[in-house]
Amino acid sequence: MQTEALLHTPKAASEPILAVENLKAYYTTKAFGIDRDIRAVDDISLTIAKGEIYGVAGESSSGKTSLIKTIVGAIRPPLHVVGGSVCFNFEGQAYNIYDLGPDELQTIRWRHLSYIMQGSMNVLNPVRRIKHSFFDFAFAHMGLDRATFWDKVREHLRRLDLDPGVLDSYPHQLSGGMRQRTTIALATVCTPEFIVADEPTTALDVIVQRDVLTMLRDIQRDLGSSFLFVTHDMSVHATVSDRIGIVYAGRLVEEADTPTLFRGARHPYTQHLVASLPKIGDATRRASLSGRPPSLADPPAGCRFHPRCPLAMDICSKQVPPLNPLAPRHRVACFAVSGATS
Ligand SMILES: Nc1ncnc2c1ncn2[C@@H]1O[C@H](COP(=O)(O)OP(=O)(O)OP(=O)(O)O)[C@@H](O)[C@H]1O
Repeated sequence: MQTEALLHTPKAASEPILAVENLKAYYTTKAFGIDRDIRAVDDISLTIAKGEIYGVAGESSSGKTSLIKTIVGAIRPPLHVVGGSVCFNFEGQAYNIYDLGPDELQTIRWRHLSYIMQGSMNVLNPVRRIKHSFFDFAFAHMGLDRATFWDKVREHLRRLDLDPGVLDSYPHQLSGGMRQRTTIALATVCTPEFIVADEPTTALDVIVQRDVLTMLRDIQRDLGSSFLFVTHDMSVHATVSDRIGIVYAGRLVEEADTPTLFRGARHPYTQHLVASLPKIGDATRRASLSGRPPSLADPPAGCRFHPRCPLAMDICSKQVPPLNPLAPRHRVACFAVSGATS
């Protein structure tokens, strides 16, 4: 996918629908009788505005999935929240995710918040027609009589350019792309205000990927939903995300509107991610970063990127750089950019 042509104009900031503050979540595991913490989410703060598509990018094992599981409250041992808060604002009412009981969380998940998890197309029951999955998952939450429920389901499918005939199919009769689009239709049939999608296009080829991305943008436009969208693929972010947060080793290192991030990234890690994207007509070899991402069980002190950083200074191995605002809607955690005294 060619990124430059697809960059869109950022939306004006408005009241946040999600505020995450100083969130920390670790996996605590035992090895040889000793507890060890894998610091997958380490002091992350961000906000998402109503109607905004916020992308989270970062390489494999940087903590993207752990971050969104923690945000939607899908937390199972050994993952646990160590500190911080996650607050949604739905229809003028604040919901602090960690103050909600299981029933309240379940109600919020269907009425306001939808989570399209990695590999979610497998939620469709392989031995039942698709309509049964819609009925089992959505009927109880929509408060409609059966005839109105099926009218709404068919209307939603048509809105998303899916033939309602898909309801009579079994999952194995659909292509991977159709299964994924059907799953997204299922996840959004209750018209949630906030949708979390984890790598929804990763297993798909480029053409099908484009259909799914178009569908996600259509949902955002038609329903006005906000999105938290996770993928390691920067070209997908260029197509979909209004704003992007870059995660490195469990921490947010840079955040900016999509055009700013692609044209004016300031953190050396983001600059590397952007520079490594292929460009049509440019056959020069991309320089790779030296070293490997750190173990989150024993990350380096200070800035976690410093052992690989071309700009590393003495302070970088001693202090954690704060995520400082450089400009409105642009924050960077780097002493080389913001100055060592920040
Ligand atoms: N159940 C688990 N138990 C222990 N450690 C885990 C568990 N799940 C994930 N981790 C660790 O947490 C860290 C962050 O993983 P996470 O899956 O959140 O990263 P990611 O950026 O989403 O990766 P990917 O893009 O490969 O999905 C990694 O070090 C991973 O090994």
